Amino acid sequence: MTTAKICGLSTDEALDAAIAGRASHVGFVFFAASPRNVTFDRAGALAARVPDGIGRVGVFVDPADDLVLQAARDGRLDVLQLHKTAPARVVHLRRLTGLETWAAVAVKTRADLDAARMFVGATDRLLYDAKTPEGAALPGGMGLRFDWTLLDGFSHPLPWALSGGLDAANVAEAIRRTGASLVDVSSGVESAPGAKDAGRIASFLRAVADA
Ligand SMILES: O=C(O)c1ccccc1N[C@@H]1O[C@H](COP(=O)(O)O)[C@@H](O)[C@H]1O
Repeated sequence: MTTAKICGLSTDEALDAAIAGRASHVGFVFFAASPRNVTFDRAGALAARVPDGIGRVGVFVDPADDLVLQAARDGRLDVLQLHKTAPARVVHLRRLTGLETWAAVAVKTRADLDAARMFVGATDRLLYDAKTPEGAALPGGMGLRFDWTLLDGFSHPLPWALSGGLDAANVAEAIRRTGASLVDVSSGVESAPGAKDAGRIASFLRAVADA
């Protein structure tokens, strides 16, 4: 069975849709340049609505220790999702917080997958995400997908999840094609950047459950 993370939540309505649709994880973004960025207070209010059994994931881009510590405390995080973060920093943040870590691997070509091996011993899970263009404001959350056939025959060195450009229309094919046991979506369940749509969240989670 494949489980799903709904990322970039900032409203009670969207969070409740993710919970009602049985998401395994919900994600809160702590990155100022993102339209999904949440304050510590907002993260705390959202975290208080999340029932036991659903993982709270904080999304960061090569973050400072202070940011991670306060987000982890106020957002009651279970997992740190780390983009553009070197393996040694991932190890450090895992030790600092005692939390599970997911290291993002930005993929455009098969050679990009080599980076996955650098995280062995450093992280608990890899998150394969589409590489965003050079100079883009965000390293993720842009609705871009990578060529899933790049994962064909790849020997995954760690547990992993798939993200990048997923939506209700393509997620069943993504799961069938890659064998992902965990999928992650942000833009694909929005009506505009940062504006989550409860109906799209419900459709996405139904598509994952039916896959
Ligand atoms: O969503 C963001 O704004 C974001 C900001 C900084 C780093 C990662 C971000 N999102 C992550 O990107 C992937 C894919 O998103 P999408 O479905 O293609 O929009 C996902 O893991 C988000 O957690």
